Amino acid sequence: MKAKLIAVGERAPRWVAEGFEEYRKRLSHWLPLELVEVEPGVRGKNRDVARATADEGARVLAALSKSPLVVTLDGRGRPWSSEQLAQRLEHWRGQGRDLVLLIGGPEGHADDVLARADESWSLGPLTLPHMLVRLVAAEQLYRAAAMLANHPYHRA
Ligand SMILES: C[S@@+](CC[C@H](N)C(=O)[O-])C[C@H]1O[C@@H](n2cnc3c(N)ncnc32)[C@H](O)[C@@H]1O
Repeated sequence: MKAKLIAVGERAPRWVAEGFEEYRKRLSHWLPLELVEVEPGVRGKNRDVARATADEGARVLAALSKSPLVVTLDGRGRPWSSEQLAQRLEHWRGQGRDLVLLIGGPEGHADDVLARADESWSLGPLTLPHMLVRLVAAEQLYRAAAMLANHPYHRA
């Protein structure tokens, strides 16, 4: 199984890019993870925020490979523990489909994206900045993959 993280938001600061790259590399022999950044919708004076979110959603859906398993990152999703995430990862691997994780824009995910999602993953009830979300998600995927490989990275 391959995984893709599609994130609304471009030009990650260096500390995010380096941190993400660190976990992407560590994950690579267990779960190849590709990052795809999607241009945010235009906001500002005389701009409709709903329209901007819908534009983001259209770009996200256009970036999906064929028939992947789609998981949104969303504060209203399921707050899996790291052990539960490892179980989900094992389950997703058994589906024989590629995995796509989605990070939304400033107002969250577009309705069309929510309608396409198979599952929704919450990192907890706090609203996190989207750049931090990609970093934490990559670390937690690495932790989950390490658990499944009986690697000693995770100590409960
Ligand atoms: C700044 S947040 C958007 C907040 C927006 N008001 C909402 O209700 O979703 C940008 C993106 O970061 C992700 N995100 C933020 N906090 C999260 C959390 N606690 N768990 C999972 N994803 C989160 C989501 O993908 C969200 O669409």
